[in-house]
Amino acid sequence: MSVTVRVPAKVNVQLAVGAARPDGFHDLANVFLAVGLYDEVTVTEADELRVTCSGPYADQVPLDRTNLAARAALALAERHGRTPAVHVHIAKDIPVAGGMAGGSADGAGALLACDALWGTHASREELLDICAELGSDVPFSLVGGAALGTGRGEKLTALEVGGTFHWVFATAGRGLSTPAVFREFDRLTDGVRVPEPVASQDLLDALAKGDATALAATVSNDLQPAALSLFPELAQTLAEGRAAGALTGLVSGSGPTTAFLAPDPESAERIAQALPASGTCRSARVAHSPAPGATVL
Ligand SMILES: C[C@](O)(CO)[C@H](O)COP(=O)(O)OP(=O)(O)OC[C@H]1O[C@@H](n2ccc(N)nc2=O)[C@H](O)[C@@H]1O
Ligand SMILES: Nc1ncnc2c1ncn2[C@@H]1O[C@H](COP(=O)(O)OP(=O)(O)OP(=O)(O)O)[C@@H](O)[C@H]1O
Repeated sequence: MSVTVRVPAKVNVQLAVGAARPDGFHDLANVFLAVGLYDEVTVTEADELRVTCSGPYADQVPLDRTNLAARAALALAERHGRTPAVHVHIAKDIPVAGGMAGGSADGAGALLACDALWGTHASREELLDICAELGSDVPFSLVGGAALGTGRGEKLTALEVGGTFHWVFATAGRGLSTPAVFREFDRLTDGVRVPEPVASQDLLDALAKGDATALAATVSNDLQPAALSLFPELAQTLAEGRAAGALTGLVSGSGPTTAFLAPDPESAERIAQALPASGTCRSARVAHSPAPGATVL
């Protein structure tokens, strides 16, 4: 028997970052929006835990027990006193190390899939607890839609979204390591008083209204200067996307994927064609939001 779960990528429309905490993490006001780019995670009973991956980014995905999908299966099995004898296959369509929470999506997907395959019937609360242990972005991958993440991003409050937003995501020629980007944030803010992270009410209102122009005027990412410092060429991609008609462009999370908000679906298609033609990114994809969270197919 097999179970397949579909899980979305995310973009952070606001990422307010506080000072480093004693545990090394940063408190955030993290406004997550799930976007319709998906990985599919299929789990099948097997003799032992095994991970395989297919798709355009498969060669960049670790297949050992560091894979977040494997870690999710192990965590659920351990809590329920069973062996994690399962083959996890990831059909990967979310860019790897791109700031779109692809690994987190696979963690949430494998968790939900194993719960269904094994009939463990874990409560939503238990699933969210395991997600938070796996990583700061993983709880949001489970719930999808739009949410404000506080703490290190794992404490979620669902947000209202009043319309569809049209995005273009430009992938870069190499990845960026999330810890390295946070370290660069610390370096750039050394000696500066970093304010407490707070969600922008104007941004939440723009989301609730489904107003793309208002959202474009309020998006922000405190990790963007750090990502640009480590990857200066991204500034050209951002300029090209805006010149091609985007309402705004920003680095997605810790980057290096750049996200462009388009006024309508037709403009999104045009921007997605113009960006790779400009030679400032590897590829560009259109995706719409909000998207549902992890879903058993
Ligand atoms: C940049 C974002 O993607 C925005 O949503 C997330 O904050 C990162 O979430 P993630 O990849 O799930 O991160 P985790 O696996 O929890 O942490 C990886 C590393 O990122 C840094 N990290 C992450 C989250 C956070 N609030 N503060 C941090 O400083 C820490 O160095 C940590 O060791
Ligand atoms: N299932 C997985 N898919 C992709 N990468 C994984 C997976 N599990 C572990 N990894 C490791 O995690 C690293 C980061 O990958 P991921 O695609 O999640 O980055 P990201 O999108 O930048 O994450 P985030 O936006 O949550 O910070 C990869 O370089 C890889 O070594």
